[in-house]
Order: sequence, then structure tokens, then C-alpha cells
Amino acid sequence: MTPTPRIGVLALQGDVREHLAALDSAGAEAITVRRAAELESVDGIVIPGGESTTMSHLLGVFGLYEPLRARLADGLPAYGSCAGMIMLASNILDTRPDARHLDALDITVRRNAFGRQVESFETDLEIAGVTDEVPMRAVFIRAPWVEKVGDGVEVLAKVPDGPAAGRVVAVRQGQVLATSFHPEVTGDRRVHAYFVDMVRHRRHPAP
Ligand SMILES: NC(=O)CC[C@H](N)C(=O)O
Repeated sequence: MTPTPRIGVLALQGDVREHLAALDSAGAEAITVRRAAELESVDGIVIPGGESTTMSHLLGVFGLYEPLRARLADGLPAYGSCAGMIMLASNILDTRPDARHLDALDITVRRNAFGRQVESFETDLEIAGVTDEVPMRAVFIRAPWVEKVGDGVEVLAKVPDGPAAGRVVAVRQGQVLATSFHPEVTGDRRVHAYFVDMVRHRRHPAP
């Protein structure tokens, strides 16, 4: 029997409900995380889309910044979508100077990178390890892109065409996954299923 991993969704701000539903249908037990005790109980964490500077502020208010950094440094599997990607990054361009981030993924991201004309758009993406023959409809909402990746960061997807062609929009480094787009707002559960597998694999590595 495959054990059910317990995955938390950081529930300070953003599209928490959508991630809970997506994780649930991808086979995880999904719970909201607002307190350190809840954070302690999870096998993986999702940081949702929303507004990264607000989320950063609330992490401090709820006393979660240090505990979350500590669990991430200890190898807790994490997935961030959009603002969540920004929160996980080691370096952020175009943010507020007082915004704190979690430094769990060796990338440089640019906030609101796609500019005015294409602030919100959709495109079909191929994502390494996630999509096979059928690409995924990806929804971008005032999204960041990844401007630089460090050693050990795998690029999983790039924008295929249009003014932002070639921009990196999905990455993985070890136990940390991030996408510029929002798979939680479509019915496609493949990114969440991929993350649930990452969490399972960490808990129960092959003998
Ligand atoms: N949809 C999103 O999560 C947008 C992210 C937002 N622009 C930020 O900077 O945090």
C-alpha cells in the first residue's frame, strides 16, 4: 500500500483552497499551515500564489519565518507557485528592500517580469518529468520568471513562444520545486502529482 503523505499549504495569504483541493485529488492529505506546530507535522509544504511581499510580512507576524527556513534547510520538500516561487528563491529582483524570503532555491527571479501587455496570459507548456505527449495549459498572473539558475538547479520548462519565448518558468533543485504559473487554478493535477511523488520518495526511499 502506498502511504499517504501529509502536505501543508502555507495559509497566510493567497490561493490556499485551490492548492488544498489539487493536493487532495493528487493523493495527499492536505492541511493548512498557520502555526509552527502544524508546520512540524507535515512531510512537505506548498507555498501558494498570492503576493510575495504580503506573505513575507505575514511570515514574520505569525512567527513562521525561522521555523520554515529551518525545516527547508533540513530538506523538507517544498513547492512554490508564482509568489511561492519568489518566496523560495535565493535572490529576488524588483521587490521591496524589506521583503524576506526563504533562500531554499538557488535562483534569481524577477517579480512581475512579464510586463504590462502580458501581465496575465496562458500558454501550453512542456514540463520535463511532468508532461509527456500532452502539454499543460499554464496560467500566468503577474508572474515572475527565473533569470538565473545556480548549479544543481534543473530547468523544467521555458515559455515556448511569444514575446517571452525562452524564459524559464519551472525549476527543481533537489527537494524544491517551483513554477511561475498556477497549476492549482486549472483541472490539470500533473504538477501536484509530481510534487506528491517527490514527497513520497523522500519519506520512503527505494531500498
Ligand atoms: N500570482 C501571483 O502569485 C503573483 C505574484 C506577485 N506578483 C508577487 O510579486 O508576489
